[in-house]
Formats: sequence, structure tokens, C-alpha cells
Amino acid sequence: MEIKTVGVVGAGTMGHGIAQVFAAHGFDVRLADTSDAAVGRGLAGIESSLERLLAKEKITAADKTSTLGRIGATTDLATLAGAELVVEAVTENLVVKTELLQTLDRVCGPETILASNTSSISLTRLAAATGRPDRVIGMHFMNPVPLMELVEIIRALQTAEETYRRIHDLALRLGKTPVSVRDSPGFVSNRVLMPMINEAIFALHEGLATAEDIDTVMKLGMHHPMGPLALADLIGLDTCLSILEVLQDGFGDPKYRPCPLLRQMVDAGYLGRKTGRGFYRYD
Ligand SMILES: CC(=O)CC(=O)SCCNC(=O)CCNC(=O)[C@H](O)C(C)(C)COP(=O)(O)OP(=O)(O)OC[C@H]1O[C@@H](n2cnc3c(N)ncnc32)[C@H](O)[C@@H]1OP(=O)(O)O
Ligand SMILES: NC(=O)C1=CN([C@@H]2O[C@H](COP(=O)(O)OP(=O)(O)OC[C@H]3O[C@@H](n4cnc5c(N)ncnc54)[C@H](OP(=O)(O)O)[C@@H]3O)[C@@H](O)[C@H]2O)C=CC1
Repeated sequence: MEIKTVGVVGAGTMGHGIAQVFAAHGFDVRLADTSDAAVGRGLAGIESSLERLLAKEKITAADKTSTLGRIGATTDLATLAGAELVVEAVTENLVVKTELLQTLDRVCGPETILASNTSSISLTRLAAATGRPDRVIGMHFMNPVPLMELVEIIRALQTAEETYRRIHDLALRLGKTPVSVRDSPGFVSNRVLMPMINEAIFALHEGLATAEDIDTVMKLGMHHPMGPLALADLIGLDTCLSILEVLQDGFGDPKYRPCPLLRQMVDAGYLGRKTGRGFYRYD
């Protein structure tokens, strides 16, 4: 069955970018979240991202209009029933994702592929929660989705070769570069990235330097496009904490222990860009 309609569940930092990229490549998209407010924020994010691309002359005004025209918003998961693919991009939490996948499993047709954008959680466990484990796969986009080229593709132990091939080809159609990674906590991207971000937070916690100076070291010293603390704010500090917990639990290795400052920031609701305050302020 050719993939024409794509459901995206979760209209947050990643979900709205994923919806945008599918729509920009001609797919009909249904973007779902739990409330009208969350869906509205997602649509506003898409509008502003397309506006930036237009200002940079990467797209035309007609591209912007047609992309927006292909996105429908909903709070009712039943409206995803006809989608050939659903990508979930909800909160990085095993229970939340498991319950959602079970609902999607009930609602969607038997052939629908259920892809997860999880940053770290075992695809094998997520697949096992459904009645279609052979059609569950990890499709891990990077943030910001419209700008980043990589998609990590993670096969659960149960994923069928056919499912993998279709998602691999789909990533290419979206103009992305797919990389296949075995199912293991944090895959490759966050196995490597999160310890660096965590270490930068420890450096701040221990008073080695200011947040700005820590980021400057990595930007000017290592040519990273963003410093690790600014990047943590872009990702979301709650998401960074959840990923580190999955790494720590999964490997049982104290080297992944989240910095106490990260926990405190999350407890305070300083989650980064999405709440207007993290290691920096975004007014
Ligand atoms: C956690 C996980 O599981 C996996 C992950 O995704 S880890 C995160 C991976 N991503 C990265 O490492 C990103 C590193 N940063 C970069 O590569 C670059 O800074 C960047 C591509 C994000 C922006 O580069 P740029 O286009 O030269 O910058 P610029 O035009 O000045 O825009 C920067 C800004 O727009 C965002 N942005 C730019 N264009 C955008 C678009 N079309 N849509 C959405 N956001 C956009 C940037 O985040 C940033 O926000 P502010 O202006 O509000 O500060
Ligand atoms: N941020 C990043 O840089 C990256 C994140 N990811 C992964 O993408 C996923 C989403 O992360 P991100 O976009 O950052 O998170 P956000 O917190 O920005 O957005 C999550 C969205 O999911 C919604 N949501 C939660 N539960 C449900 C549900 N049961 N049904 C529908 N919607 C729901 C939330 O709504 P509400 O607020 O109302 O709860 C919120 O709008 C996570 O798995 C994360 O690990 C992957 C790559 C990069």
C-alpha cells in the first residue's frame, strides 16, 4: 500500500516539524494532539518555520500555501484511521508512548505502519505493546526537522524487512539521509550527544564557567553550530533528562547519571525554549 496520508501524533517541538516536512513533500498530513491549544501551537510553529524558509528564499509563497493546505489538525485519534503511516512524537515516556501505540493499534487499519520518533526508548518494547510488532519501527528525526538531514532508523527485533525498506525509502523521499541503527538505549545519536550535554551541565553546576562561556568553548573551539547548553534548550530539558534516565537504566552505568542541576531545572519548569526559559531566556 503506497503511503499517501500520514498521521503525526504530538504537535510539540518535533511533531510540528515532522508534519511540515511530510506536507512539504506532498503527503496529506493529519496532525493530532490532546488539546486544541496544543494543536494550535503546532500549526503556529509550522507557519513561522515556513515563513523563515520563505525569507531565506528556500521556498516560494506558493510552496508555503500548498504545504499548509495539506495539513489537517485534530484532537481525535479516530481521524487517523485511514493513514498508511502514523508517526508518534509524544512526550519521551514509556507509559505515555505504550498507551498511545495501543490506541493507534486499535484505531488504525491492520496495514498501517506505526513509527516512533522516540529519542531513546526501546523499539522492541514499544513494538511488543501492539498487535502488529512487525509494522512498528523507529523513525528518529532531528531537531529542527525541516533543517536537519539525518533520520535514524531503528528496527525493533520484530520489525519486518518490508517495513524497514519502506521507511528507509520514505526518508529518502523526504530529502533526508537515513542511517540504520540497532535497537539500544539512545541509539547512536543520543548515546553520543547526551553525555556531552550532561557534562556541559556539570561544568556549569560546578562553576567552571558561565553558560555563555561553556557554549563559546564548544562553538569556537570545536566548531559546533550551537553550544551544548543552547542545544539542550532547543531540545527541551525534560526530554534531555528522560533520555539520560533511559541511558542510565538501560546500561546500569553511573556515567549516564543526570546532573542534579538538570533535574532542578526540570522541577522548576525551566524546560528551555518551549517554556521561554532554560539555560538562557527566550522572551
Ligand atoms: C534529542 C534528539 O533525540 C535528537 C536531536 O534532534 S539532537 C539536536 C540536533 N540538532 C542540532 O544539533 C542543531 C544544531 N544547530 C544547528 O545546526 C543550527 O544552529 C541550526 C540548523 C538549528 C540553525 O542554523 P541557521 O539556519 O544557520 O541559523 P539561523 O537562521 O540563525 O536560525 C537559528 C534559529 O532558528 C531556528 N530555525 C531556523 N530555521 C528554522 C526553520 N525553518 N524551522 C524551525 N526552526 C528554525 C533555530 O533553532 C534558531 O532559533 P532562533 O532564531 O529563535 O534563535
Ligand atoms: N526535542 C528534540 O530535540 C527531539 C525530540 N525527539 C523525541 O520526539 C518526541 C517528542 O518530543 P518533543 O516534540 O520534544 O516534545 P514536546 O514536549 O515538545 O511535545 C510533546 C507533545 O506531545 C503531546 N502529547 C503528550 N501525550 C500525548 C498523547 N497521549 N496524545 C497526543 N499528544 C500527546 C504533548 O501535549 P501536552 O503538552 O498537552 O502533554 C506535546 O504537545 C519524544 O519522544 C522525544 O524524545 C526526537 C528528536 C529530537
